[in-house]
Amino acid sequence: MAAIPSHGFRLLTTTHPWLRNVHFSSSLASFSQHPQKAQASNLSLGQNSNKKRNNNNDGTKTNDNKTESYFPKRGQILELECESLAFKGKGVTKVKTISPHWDFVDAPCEYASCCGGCKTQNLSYEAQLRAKEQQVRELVIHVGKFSDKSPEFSSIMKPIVPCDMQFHYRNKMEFSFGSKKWLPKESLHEKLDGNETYALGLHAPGCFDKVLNIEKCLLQSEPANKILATVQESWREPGLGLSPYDVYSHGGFLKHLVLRTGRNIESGLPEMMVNFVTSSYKPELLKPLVAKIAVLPEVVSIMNNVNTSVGNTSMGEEEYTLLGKSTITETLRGLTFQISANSFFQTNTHQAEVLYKLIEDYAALRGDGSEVVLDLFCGTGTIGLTLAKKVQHVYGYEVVAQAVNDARRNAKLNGIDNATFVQGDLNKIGENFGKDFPKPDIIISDPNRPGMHMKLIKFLLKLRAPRIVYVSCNPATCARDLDYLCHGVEEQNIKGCYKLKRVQPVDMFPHTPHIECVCQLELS
Ligand SMILES: C[S@@+](CC[C@H](N)C(=O)[O-])C[C@H]1O[C@@H](n2cnc3c(N)ncnc32)[C@H](O)[C@@H]1O
Repeated sequence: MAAIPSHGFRLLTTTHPWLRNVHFSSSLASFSQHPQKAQASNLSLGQNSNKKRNNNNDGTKTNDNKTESYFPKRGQILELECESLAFKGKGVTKVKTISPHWDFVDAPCEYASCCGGCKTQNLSYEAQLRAKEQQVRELVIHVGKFSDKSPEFSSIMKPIVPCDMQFHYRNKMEFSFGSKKWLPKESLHEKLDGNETYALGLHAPGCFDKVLNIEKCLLQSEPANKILATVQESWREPGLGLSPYDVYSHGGFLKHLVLRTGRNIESGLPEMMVNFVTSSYKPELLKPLVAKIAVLPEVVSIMNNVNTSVGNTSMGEEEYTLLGKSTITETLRGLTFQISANSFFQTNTHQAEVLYKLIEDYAALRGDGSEVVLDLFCGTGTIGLTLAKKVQHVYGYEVVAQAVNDARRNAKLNGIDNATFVQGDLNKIGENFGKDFPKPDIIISDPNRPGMHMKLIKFLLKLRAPRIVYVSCNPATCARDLDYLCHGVEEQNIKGCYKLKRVQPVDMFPHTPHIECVCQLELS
């Protein structure tokens, strides 16, 4: 639920977490005491909805005081007046917020109510942090199967680390071009012709085929917003002959606009990479746009990824440099990194400093150059390289070839010669995996959202490295993997051999539901 206009009308959903008082406009709706009755009829009980709220069907009583909270419960049956029918025959009823939830704040972004990007901009930042911390705790208990009754539980669960930069923190944004502009309900009657239906922005939630047109995004840097505005000003000009890719006909040229913000190492000022993802290679079509963007002083790289598949990915099968360099630079923990268009790099550089410091603390290196680190899912090698100066050797594994090349180049760039990066799919490891590196003292594992494959879990349980630092962007799969590593895999008769020492949530992505966690495990 993105933005709730504090005094407006909106569709009723029974899972709304932060409506404090809902008032059903008098002729519209009320709550039934009798579930069967409510099921049998969709019609209104009539007036005085507040009074009817006295008898909730879960047996609880509420009074007539208009400031009384009301939270519909999952599975609760409500009797409401159906005002009209929406798509797929869903009934529409309206509720009005009398007083907003105490955690409600006005969302600063004009698109917050309909954009799929920031889902919680109208929840105070403190409340966002509380919710994230609570979510991690619940998952560790229920999915990870760690008892909150155990004496050490409270020392394992650490309070979330807030992000002190809550806007303009993203160094990478991926916008989509679309042939069907998403329109708010009140504008659906508007007749749009020709390229007026074109949009460049973010997908509206649940709409793979509709794009919400966006002129400015508060999560990305100011130079990135300047580039977005420049592209928006011109890409629809009929004379340019540019068309957005259509997800139904698979016609059209422009698929995505990916903007990455780095930093010039000498000046410390932002430097930008602009990446046009297109369905075919026609550089002459992009020329006018390239010329307009090139005059912006921060732009140091304009790339073209060509993706001929029908999928929605921004990674091209071919990549061309249209202007300047093919990488941008960024600094992290005192090292310099070169990042190419398709390489993973932490999207919040500012908070990545905090995250990496925590990872180093949890790795608890002796610092005498004797230890071996295995950096799984290493991306451009950032974590391993920031640890390299304290250890004997770092071995990094990563599936994206370009990221592995970046990692090797980054090692050289920083004068690090005790790091080896190998391209490989960690979901497909065979019997020979582990033969090319000595037994590690510390394993860093930083998988993407699906977490670790069972093959890798089994490998780690057999390898029995003294310490694992598990970095995760998905607390659900993280909790599952912690359970496997500590308690074993019952169905496969495999025993766990780790003890969970610490779970530290870190807010890398304010205003979004995403949560990062750093967990420390030690061989038990
Ligand atoms: C969350 S990122 C972490 C990157 C890096 N540790 C960092 O902090 O910048 C996950 C990385 O895992 C890589 N990856 C995803 N699936 C993989 C697989 N099956 N095998 C190896 N690497 C994979 C992705 O390409 C990505 O670089």
